[in-house]
Amino acid sequence: MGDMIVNSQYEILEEIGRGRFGIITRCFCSISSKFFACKTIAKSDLVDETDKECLEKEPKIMAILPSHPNILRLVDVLENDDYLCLISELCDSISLYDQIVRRPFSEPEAAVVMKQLLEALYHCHFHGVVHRDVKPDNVLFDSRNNLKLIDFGSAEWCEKDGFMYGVVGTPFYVAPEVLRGSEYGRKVDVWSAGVILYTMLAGFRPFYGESATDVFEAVLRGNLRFPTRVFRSVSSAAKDLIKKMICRDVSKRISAEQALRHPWISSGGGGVGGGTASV
Ligand SMILES: Nc1ncnc2c1ncn2[C@@H]1O[C@H](COP(=O)(O)OP(=O)(O)OP(=O)(O)O)[C@@H](O)[C@H]1O
Repeated sequence: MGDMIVNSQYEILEEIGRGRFGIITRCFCSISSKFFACKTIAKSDLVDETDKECLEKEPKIMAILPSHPNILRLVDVLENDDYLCLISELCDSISLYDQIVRRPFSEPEAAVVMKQLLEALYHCHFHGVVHRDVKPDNVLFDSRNNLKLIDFGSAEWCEKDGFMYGVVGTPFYVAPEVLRGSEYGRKVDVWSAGVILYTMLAGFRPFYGESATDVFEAVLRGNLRFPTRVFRSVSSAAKDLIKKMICRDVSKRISAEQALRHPWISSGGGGVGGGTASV
């Protein structure tokens, strides 16, 4: 496994996760005396061309994208004929996915998360990177509770106002323009972040269905509802931001930068109840 290639600088410790491409372990760096995460990928497992491409792209994008406190930092890449090891910052707090499963968030709690996620997305978009798979499973936290966006395996370069093609993403969080097979741009990440915001506050997702096809149909209909039972106690400012992020019309959907300036975010998810906020 990883210890076959991780040099004496890194001591491989226990397993902390499993991905499509490999096992994630905690590791200890003797030079810095710090703990990191190590993703070990057996090259023999990569038979599929798309998988290979996906895997090669992630470290490339991470290397070119300037570092940001809310984006998982790749610290080292080690490789031999058989294995590839990606050493990154360690996120040993409970993931956003597990937090949502536990209980819905209060508005101030959700705002703390959403602000950091939007900061990460604004940084990516500013530097011409679209993540394309923003979902709670890809949002982790370090021991100081700083949010870290992970998994740039589906990310793509996109010029300002440029467009891209290709169906990628995860059914519940994917933007309708991706499913329609039309050209799309950086605002696909804002849609996905909006779905995360809705899910954090409600405890369930805005678009769902029995099968992937049912979910896709629900996303394409894009009929956003705020059931009174749950949303009665949610401020109109929060709902306003959700509506502006989960907006089917891409030209009317706000950007990550505009979302960061939304009153619900700037007030920390409180104190702006009532009225319709504008950006
Ligand atoms: N830096 C990290 N610190 C702590 N845990 C991590 C870290 N990176 C990944 N993990 C854990 O390992 C799991 C899989 O990681 P990751 O999503 O990067 O793998 P992947 O091979 O891209 O798989 P997939 O495409 O299925 O998401 C994560 O859901 C998380 O629980």
